[in-house]
Amino acid sequence: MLYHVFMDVKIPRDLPAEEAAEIIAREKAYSQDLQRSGKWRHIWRVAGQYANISIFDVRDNAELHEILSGLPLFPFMDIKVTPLLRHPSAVREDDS
Ligand SMILES: O=C(O)CC1=CCC(=O)O1
Repeated sequence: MLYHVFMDVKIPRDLPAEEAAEIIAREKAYSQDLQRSGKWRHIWRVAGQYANISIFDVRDNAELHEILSGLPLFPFMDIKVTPLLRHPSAVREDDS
């Protein structure tokens, strides 16, 4: 199943810079592993915001929840999930 996921990052201002940098480095490694596996298909920065829009291709809601709740930045993000399905007018075969 495909999911559109909006992640809005809100790191507290009083989090020590070294701790924040360590969490961000772990987040990058975690996300790049999932991108290489094909489960995290796309990640885009939202211009002008500390936020991203991502597309996940996972088995079901439970797998998506497991992935998102394992994000090192999970405690510091607001996340909105939109499940996607193939549009009946889509012409591209890879739009599913
Ligand atoms: O910077 C972000 O948008 C948060 C994030 C998610 C995966 C990643 O590497 O950074």
